[in-house]
Amino acid sequence: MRFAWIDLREVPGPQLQAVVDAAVHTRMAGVLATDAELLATLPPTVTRVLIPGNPATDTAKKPGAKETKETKGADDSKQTKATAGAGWDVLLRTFTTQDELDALAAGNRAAGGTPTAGFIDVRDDRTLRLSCAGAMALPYTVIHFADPTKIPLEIVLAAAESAEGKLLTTVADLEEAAIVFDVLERGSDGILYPPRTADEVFALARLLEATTPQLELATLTVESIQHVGLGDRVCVDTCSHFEEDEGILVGSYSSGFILCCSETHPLPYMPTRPFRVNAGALHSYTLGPENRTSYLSEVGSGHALLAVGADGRTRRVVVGRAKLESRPLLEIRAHAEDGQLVSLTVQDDWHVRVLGPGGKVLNVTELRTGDELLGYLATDKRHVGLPIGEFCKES
Ligand SMILES: O=C(O)C(=O)C[C@@H](O)[C@H](O)[C@H](O)COP(=O)(O)O
Repeated sequence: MRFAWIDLREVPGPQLQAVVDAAVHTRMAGVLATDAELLATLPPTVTRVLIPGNPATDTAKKPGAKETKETKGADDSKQTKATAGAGWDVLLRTFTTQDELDALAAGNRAAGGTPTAGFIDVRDDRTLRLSCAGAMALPYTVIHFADPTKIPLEIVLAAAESAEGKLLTTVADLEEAAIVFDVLERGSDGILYPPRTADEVFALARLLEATTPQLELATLTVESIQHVGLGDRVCVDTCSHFEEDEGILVGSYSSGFILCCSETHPLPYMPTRPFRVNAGALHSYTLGPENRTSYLSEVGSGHALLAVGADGRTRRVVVGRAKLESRPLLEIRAHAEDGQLVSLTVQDDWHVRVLGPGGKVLNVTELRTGDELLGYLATDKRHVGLPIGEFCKES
């Protein structure tokens, strides 16, 4: 489960309380500050992370640097243990050498007390290797990558695949947060995020919650197939490789969708296009993330859709291109157990396929009355793709 620590160090004074309240309200995993008294006011739902000054300079380690009463003594693990419970749950310390990392790890191994997390600034191969060692040894490793490339993060993620500790990456904004969570598919466990306002905390909370649902698919029974003549159909070409039992949900009515198969399975006269679903006529609805539908006519490059598996699992996929072409069309009518009618108009060709129970691949032109298809039934009516409770009859 992805999480964030809210970094209070750059929050403008007048915004501070609102940002703290937003972090608590949205149940952010952690709050990081230099002020132990402020951290002490936070509820136990939040991990309170004390940082002695700026992690990049780590005041407690710099000769002549000003020490606060909170960080005094935080330099050695023994004294850190003595301050456990003094208003923070985790102490974040910078490490720049293997010796410093070993000292942090040894302090954590000593019984009791506050865990110490490590902060490291990765700017070359040496610090990259040290960050990998930190990720394996510490309960939390916070990494700042000096360069904009995400390749070093990939390397740390791969090196720390079996680590028990959590890896956090510093990000500058929400755009970077979204990228960091997707690196090497699974992404960084967490991020250290420096909001300026409470609104930015709320926006981060929405990003953290952005998962796609498990859908309960219905078994539909084919009533009829009918050749309806020439029309325009859309091939949806995504930027993802579909699984064999995956497709997208498409239907003529907002209340019911059929699971259209991707072109992952071989066909005699055409190479596979495992990124494509030959989806249906351009008036059709397709179900996307956050319970929003789109018309196939408005699906295009950059549009997010839901890839749906025969077992109801879903994932967000992005459209790379939509291909609209005129082809003969076929209307498939099917009904749910309770009689609800579902209609789908697709290209009238043996090559075009839908999925049945268990991920069975069915050529549309060979469907017969009584055949079973996988579909999804919805109770929402739609206005501009959004669910709405209004009277709307579709036929
Ligand atoms: O309509 C056709 O023509 C088809 O062959 C069906 C499509 O699903 C097929 O994938 C597509 O047209 C192939 O076109 P291409 O441009 O990807 O070669």
